[in-house]
Amino acid sequence: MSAAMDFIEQTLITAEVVRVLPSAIAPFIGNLLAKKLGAGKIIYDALIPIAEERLEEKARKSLGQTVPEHHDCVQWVMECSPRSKPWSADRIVHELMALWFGSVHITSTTACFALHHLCIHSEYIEPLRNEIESTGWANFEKSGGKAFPLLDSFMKESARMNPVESVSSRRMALKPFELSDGSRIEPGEWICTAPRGMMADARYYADPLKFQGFRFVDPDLLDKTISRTSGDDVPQETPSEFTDITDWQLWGTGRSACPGRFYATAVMKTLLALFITKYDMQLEDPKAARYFAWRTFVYPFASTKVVLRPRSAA
Ligand code: HEM
Repeated sequence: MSAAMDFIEQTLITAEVVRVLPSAIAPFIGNLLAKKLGAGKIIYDALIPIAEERLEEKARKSLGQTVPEHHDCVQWVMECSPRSKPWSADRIVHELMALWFGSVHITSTTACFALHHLCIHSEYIEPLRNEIESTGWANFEKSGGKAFPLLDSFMKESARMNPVESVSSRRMALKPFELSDGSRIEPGEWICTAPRGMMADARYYADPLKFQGFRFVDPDLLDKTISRTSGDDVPQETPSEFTDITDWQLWGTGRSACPGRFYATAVMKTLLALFITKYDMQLEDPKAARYFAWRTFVYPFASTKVVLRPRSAA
């Protein structure tokens, strides 16, 4: 497990080094660095026998033999490989590692910012606790992670104020392409969107620099659920959910938009709801800088401490 955690940070460091190197030496240095840092190799060595065993089972199944059934991500990745040219064990493991990296770093950092916002805007804790405790975990599970609309909105507002990535929807034109405003993109040119700027734009969000945790909640539900004491006086005209892709760029665009967003949302809700219901929390030093920007990333400092006190001890 520690290799799995280290792999995330090591991949980020390696990627950032490789990005600033000339392309002639980048692959060489990248491989050297990855070998030296080592976490990737530990994961690879642990997963490769499993992937090889699964391929063997697949071959035996095609001969009519009975093989064990697996319901896990190794099997899922294997079954997603193209039928005409199935992936080797090596490719399956690399896909798994890419998925692990892509799913962990941004989900954990997005959840971390939401935790900071819970400490800074503690007036939201009570209505969120009421929502979670009156809904209950069984109903949350039954809803497939969709329940807790107040928490959903709080997470969305947190990610709007502190998106981990400043740009999104990176695309390279394969043929000449014209945007709706007439701008032309030539083959080989890259474009992207700018969520961080868009999320702070008054054309899209009323009073955009103000944190309003319940900004995205249906106003009718808000009226019924809590009295408006938290200062959420300018909700969006159209309520929306954290997983929506039509009103913001957090998850990217169109067919390539993040397929993991429903899972990420359910994980974040579970994690935050546990913190909210089990602890009283505060930032150890509310005035200290909480995050830093590096190129397009905005990351929380690992050194920012959140003090948690079990609720029963309060
Ligand atoms: C808060 C958490 C997350 C955020 C903000 C996020 C955001 C994104 C963004 C912006 C993209 C690029 C979309 C585009 O180019 O249009 C993407 C792609 C992707 N994400 Fe996520 N993601 C998150 C969590 C996850 C999780 C948990 C998983 C898997 C369990 C996942 C799997 C993927 C995959 C496989 C792609 C590539 C899709 C493709 O190229 O077709 N993501 N994500």
